[in-house]
Amino acid sequence: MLKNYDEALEELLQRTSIKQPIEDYPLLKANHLVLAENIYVQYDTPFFSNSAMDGYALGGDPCQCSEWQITNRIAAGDPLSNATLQTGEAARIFTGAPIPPGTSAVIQQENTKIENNTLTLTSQIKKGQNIRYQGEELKKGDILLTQGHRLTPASVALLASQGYQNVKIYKPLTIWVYSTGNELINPGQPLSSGKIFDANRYLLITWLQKTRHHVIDAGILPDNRDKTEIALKKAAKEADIIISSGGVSVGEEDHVHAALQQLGQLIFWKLAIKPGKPFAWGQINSKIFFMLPGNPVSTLVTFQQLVIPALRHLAGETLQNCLPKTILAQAQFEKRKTQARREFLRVRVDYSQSPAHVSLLNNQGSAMLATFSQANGLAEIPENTPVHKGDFIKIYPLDYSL
Ligand SMILES: Nc1nc2c(c(=O)[nH]1)N[C@H]1C(S)=C(S)[C@@H](COP(=O)(O)OP(=O)(O)OC[C@H]3O[C@@H](n4cnc5c(N)ncnc54)[C@H](O)[C@@H]3O)O[C@H]1N2
Ligand code: MOO
Repeated sequence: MLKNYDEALEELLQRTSIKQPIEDYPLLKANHLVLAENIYVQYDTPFFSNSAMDGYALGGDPCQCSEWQITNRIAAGDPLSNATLQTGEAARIFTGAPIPPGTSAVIQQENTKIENNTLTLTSQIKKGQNIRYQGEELKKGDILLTQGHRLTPASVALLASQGYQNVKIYKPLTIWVYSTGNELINPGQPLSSGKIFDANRYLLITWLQKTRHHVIDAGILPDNRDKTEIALKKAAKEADIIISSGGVSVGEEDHVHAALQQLGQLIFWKLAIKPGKPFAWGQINSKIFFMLPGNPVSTLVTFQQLVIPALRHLAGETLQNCLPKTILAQAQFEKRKTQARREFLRVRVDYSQSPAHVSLLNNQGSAMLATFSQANGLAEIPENTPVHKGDFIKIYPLDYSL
């Protein structure tokens, strides 16, 4: 019985969780890494009540006052003042500067008139206007960011704004990438009869290079059981994760499962998806081994749909964040022929339309890599379901991120 995609993904995520050691990283080097601790608000934010505008802090209720004497000047970076503004007194103030006690509102300078140091208003003002109050955004002791959050430039900036210099993160993964097959040679080598150039390793390595993980090009494994076992033993010692493509189908020259069964545990294989049916994964000691089908499109689809979510989980991200992102887009094509396996088709999504339009690309065969360079999404077509023009279909955007 073939396993369906949703069940397979759920099981994979349930059974792959973070085992990486925790390291202290300087904030400026921590982007894309995953927090290994909850981080708390250290300072009420804003730290102190301050002005949101260049203008004047007004003392006393502005409804009961019509003019103010300018008695003080406060710039950003000045210490907090102890002197209370009295009714009828104003302080010249700048954006970010601490408001003095007694301030009821700040009037922006465009809405004032000043004569002989006396200020009058040229527009209405409400109590509290243009004041950013201490603690109105964040309260000391609240959670700022949670364990399992993958840092982005915005979260790095947030940590910096709270004075954090270092953060505890999970050590990035060391990932070994193999291709398998006697037919494979590397680009640059002379092409001989029966050989083809390895594409899958180039796909996987360059994709993984977008991450902070440590990616090792482990080369090409021949279709040979002993050599496969020797290589996998070594990889399982040195890597956290092993990824291979090819050699997982049912042919006599497909040695990868057999080698894994000898060295560790094969967890599942054969999925009800097209392409990607012979996807399998397993473990050698505690090291996770993903075995992708060799057809380049099958490699790409199973990497995007299964391995990436699992890698995110293994890197420490929360389960919820690991699920692939989807959008609904409107089919601009008909597809009457249905399949018993769930299909992932290469499509072009036109986001300039609302709702987004999706067109089917030609040459969907699982050995046909060229279409992928035009595709910006994978359309999921459920089992035994035709597609009619105008139907809303589920798209997994393909942006080669991780
Ligand atoms: N009797 C059956 N045969 C096949 C089945 C099946 O169920 N019964 N499944 C087919 C499906 S579906 C797929 S997908 C492939 C996957 O097979 P393998 O993972 O064992 O992959 P290989 O046989 O090694 O290679 C398949 C195909 O892809 C080419 N290839 C492999 N690696 C690379 C690479 N690194 N770069 C470029 N191209 C690569 C390889 O030359 C083959 O043409 O099995 C079907 N067969
Ligand atoms: O399912 Mo295979 O992965 O068609 O090419």
